[in-house]
Amino acid sequence: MNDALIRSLPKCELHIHIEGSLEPELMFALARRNGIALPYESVEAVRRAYQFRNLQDFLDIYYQGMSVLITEQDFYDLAFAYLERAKADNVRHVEMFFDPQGHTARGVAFETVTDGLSRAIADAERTLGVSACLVMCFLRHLDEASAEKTLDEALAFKDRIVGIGLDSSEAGHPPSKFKRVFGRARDAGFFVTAHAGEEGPASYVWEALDELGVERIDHGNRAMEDETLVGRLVREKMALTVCPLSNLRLRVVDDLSHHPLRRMMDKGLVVTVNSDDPAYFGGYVNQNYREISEALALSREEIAAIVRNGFHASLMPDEEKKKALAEVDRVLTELP
Ligand code: HPA
Ligand SMILES: [Zn+2]
Repeated sequence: MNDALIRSLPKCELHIHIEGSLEPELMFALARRNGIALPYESVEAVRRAYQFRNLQDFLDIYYQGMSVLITEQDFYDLAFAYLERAKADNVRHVEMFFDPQGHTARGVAFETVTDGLSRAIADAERTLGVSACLVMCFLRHLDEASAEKTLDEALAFKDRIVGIGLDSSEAGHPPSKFKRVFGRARDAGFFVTAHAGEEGPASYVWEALDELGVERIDHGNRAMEDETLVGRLVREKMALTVCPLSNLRLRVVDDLSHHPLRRMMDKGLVVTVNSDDPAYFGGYVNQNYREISEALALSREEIAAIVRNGFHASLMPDEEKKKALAEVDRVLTELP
């Protein structure tokens, strides 16, 4: 019902793992280009395998999928294809996660990854008019020493990487495990964020705030189990990057009609809508907006409020934010 509005509004994407935008068609093309054998016989067989009971089920397939990414051009092709899709969804600004340890562990140089991604970002900025920046994530199932080593490598690319995040298997890997390396990242001037409260408990959200000093929370669904925490997040205007289709496919929610987004908004939380791993979860940004809006019967004003939250929570320059927010208002008044 609100399809035209969702399509017409300029948007931000603040929670996208670029490796999670690897569509099966590109996976096959890169496997062929690099002489890599895939354990699937066709694109359809790959898609059929995308049935997940939980986050770990997904991660096992996600790490296997990224094994086709070898050369600088592979990373370029991956990121540029995503940015073209973002453009088609009227996304103006992207904060793009990437997982260097998923590549360096396979013998791909850190520089190969960042060169390919940043070249695609520069080209997309020029040819598509989409701005994007890189947020490097530490894999939390690995130890802090590995994260420290990855941060050391990133320091040489400080001009291309704006932020640091934390992702992968949440349960059993609390944010506090990475307290020291996040302290160093903050001291070096990186923006910091962390996945918390996707599968892990509300206490992980507290830890992300108090021990990592994060400026955003990725997911944050389970913060809703702790009233005091919700109060703090509201008071601090801490943005949550919510990913509805990811939550559905990873069974964080059993049905989108039970998704906490509306309740989060009613509590005054600053929520944004994002795609997480769109090639695996069945939808890019607009699809996430469409499905959650329909499931929760979100009003035009609620949809616009989420879109505005995205711009406010982003690292865009203030002038650009102002222009985008003015455009949101214009679309709202012009669309019947
Ligand atoms: O949804 C996710 N959660 C945690 N780690 C991830 N890495 C890619 N996607 C995800
Ligand atoms: Zn994520």
